[in-house]
Amino acid sequence: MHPIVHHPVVKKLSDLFEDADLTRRLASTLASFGPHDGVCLRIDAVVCTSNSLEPKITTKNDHSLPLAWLSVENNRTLTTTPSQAAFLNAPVSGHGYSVTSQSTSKDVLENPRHKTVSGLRPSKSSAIAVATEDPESDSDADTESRLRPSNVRIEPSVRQFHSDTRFPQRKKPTKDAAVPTLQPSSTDKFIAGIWRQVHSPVTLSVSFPDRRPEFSLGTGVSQAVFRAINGLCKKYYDQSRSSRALEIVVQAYWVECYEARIASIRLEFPSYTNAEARVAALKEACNTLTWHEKELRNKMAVWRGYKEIKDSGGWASLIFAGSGIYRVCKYRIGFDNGLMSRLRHIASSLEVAADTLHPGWRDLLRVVSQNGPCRYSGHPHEWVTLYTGPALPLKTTYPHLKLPNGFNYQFVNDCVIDHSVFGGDDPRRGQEIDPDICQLCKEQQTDDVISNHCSCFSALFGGVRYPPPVQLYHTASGKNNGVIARCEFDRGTAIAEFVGLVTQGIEGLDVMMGGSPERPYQVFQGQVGNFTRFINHSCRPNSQFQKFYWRGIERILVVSRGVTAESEITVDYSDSYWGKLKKNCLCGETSCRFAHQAEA
Ligand SMILES: C[S@@+](CC[C@H](N)C(=O)[O-])C[C@H]1O[C@@H](n2cnc3c(N)ncnc32)[C@H](O)[C@@H]1O
Repeated sequence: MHPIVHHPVVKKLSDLFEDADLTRRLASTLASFGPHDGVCLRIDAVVCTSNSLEPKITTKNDHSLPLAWLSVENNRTLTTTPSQAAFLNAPVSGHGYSVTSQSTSKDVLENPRHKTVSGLRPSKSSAIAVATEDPESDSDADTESRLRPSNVRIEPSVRQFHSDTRFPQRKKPTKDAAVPTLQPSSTDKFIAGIWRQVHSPVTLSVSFPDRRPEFSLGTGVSQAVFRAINGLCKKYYDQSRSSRALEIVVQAYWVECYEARIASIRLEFPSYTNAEARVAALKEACNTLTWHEKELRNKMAVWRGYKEIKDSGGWASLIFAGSGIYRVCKYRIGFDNGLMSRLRHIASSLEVAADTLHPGWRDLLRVVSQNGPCRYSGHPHEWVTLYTGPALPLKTTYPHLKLPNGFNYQFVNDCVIDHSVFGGDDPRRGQEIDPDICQLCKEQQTDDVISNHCSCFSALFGGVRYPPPVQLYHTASGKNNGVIARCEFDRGTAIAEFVGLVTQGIEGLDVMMGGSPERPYQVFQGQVGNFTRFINHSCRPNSQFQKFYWRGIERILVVSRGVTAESEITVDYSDSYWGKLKKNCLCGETSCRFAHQAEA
C-alpha cells in the first residue's frame, strides 16, 4: 500500500473528520497512480459565509484555499507553498467548491449620505461612528419644523409619545484635540466582544462520539480519569481551528481536574508535599499530552485564565468570548478584580442571552459532562435581568399594577395592523411616495439584501438583521424595568423599530402617534410589541424617536444619539406626555424638567 496512507497527517485528518474510512478511500484512489508519479496530497480549505454552507461548484469564482502539500518523498513533511512542492510535479491550480458571496459592504460605505428628517444622520454602519455634525441641523426650531407632529389636532386624554419630540439643544462635539476622549478599555472591549458574539448567529452545534468518558470530580480524580481528560485536551488542542470553543472548555476544565488530581495524589501518597504532588500530576499529564513540562506549564498559565473567566462569568462567558480570549489570558490584559467583578455582574444576564438565543449552547459542555438544563427559555426579553442574581420572569415584575389577569405581553418583530379599524388598508402607507426610493438617501430600497441600495438604517431594513444587543433590566432608580444596551450603539444607528398594534381610538393609555393629520394612527404597545415598550424617559436622553419610510411604509424608529455599552437606553417622552402623567421624573439629570411634576 502507498506509504502516504500511513502518514501521521492523514491519520490526523481522519481523526479531525472522525472518518475512519478516509485511509481506505485514499488507498483505493492511490491504486490508480504508478510508483513514479510523485504522488502528493494537497490539503484545501474552502472559504464561504456561514449562511451559505450549500456550496455551488463554480470554475470562475474559486474561493478554495490550498493550505498544504504533503509528500512522502519529501521526508514526510508538509509544505505550505506549491514551489516547495514543485519537485513533486503536483497539480496546484485551484479547482473546487466555492460559494457565491455577496459583498455589498464596500458599496454601502461609499454610498453618499443625505440629511435625515431630524437632527440625526443615519450611521454609516453599526461599526462606524458619525464623526461630523451638520451645523444647520441642531437648532430646536429647525428640528421642530422638520419634525412637526403629524396629528397635533388630536386632543384626547391619552398620554402620547411623539416621534417628533422637541429635544433639548444638543451640545456639538468639540473638535478640540486637546480635550481627552474616554476610550474603551481592553476589559470593555473584551466584555463587549462576548455580548456581540452571543447576539450573533454563531453556530455552536457539535457532534460527539457515542462513547465518551464520564467525568466527576466529586470522588477524586484517578489516574485513569486524569489520563482521559489529558487525552481529550490533546484531541481538542489539535482540532483547535474547528472547535475553538470546545478546546477552551476542555482546557478550563483540565485545570480543575489537575487541581483535583493533585489532591488525589496527596491522599494516595501522604508523604508527598504539595509541590511533589504537583510535579507528579504534571508528569502524568505530560506523558499523555506528549509535551515537555515547560510547554505544558506555559499553556497552563493561559488555561488558568480560562478557568478564572469561567468561574466569574460562567461557562457562557468562555464559550462566547471569541478569539480575543487567548490574548487576554496569555498577557492577562486587564486581568484584575475589576474584570472578574464585571464578569460576575453579567454572568446571569449572559446566561439569559445564551439560553434564549442559542438554546443548544450547553451541549458543548457535554464534552466534559458539565452540561446542565437550560435555565431561561422563551423570548430573550421575557426576562428581567438583575445585577444581584438570576433574572426574573417579566410577568412577575408588575405586582404593583395589580392586574386581574397578570401582566401579559406578546413579543413580535413587526407591527400588527388592527384590521377591525383599517380593513385591508395599512395607515402607515405614505401617500404619493415612491415605495422603491428612500426618502432620505434617494437610493433604491428593496427587501432583497443584494439589490438593496439604501443603507440608512441597515441594521433594521435591507440588510441582515441580528437580535439587538439589549436586555430588559430592573432599574435601581425606581422606574421599575428599563432597557440596557449591552454594546455601544453609534450615534445615528437604529436600535429598533417602535413595534406594536397599529390602531386608532385608544384613550387614557400610552400610545405613539403616527401618520398625518388626514390619516392618523396610533401604535399601542399594551398587549403586543417589542422591547421598545420598556424604554424609559430621560430629560437628557441618549436616543430619540425618528420617522423613516421603508418601502413606502412609515416606521417609527428608536435611533441612538450615542449610547455607550452597559448604559440605559432612554428617550424624551415629550412635554405633552408628561403634561398628562402625575408622577415625578426619576431620570436624575440636573436638567430634569419634570422632577417635581406630581406636586405641580
Ligand atoms: C413605556 S413605560 C417604560 C417602562 C416601565 N418603566 C416599566 O417598567 O414597564 C412608561 C412608564 O415608565 C415610567 N417611567 C419611564 N420613565 C420614567 C422616568 N424618567 N421617571 C419616572 N418614571 C418613568 C412611567 O411610569 C411611565 O409611565
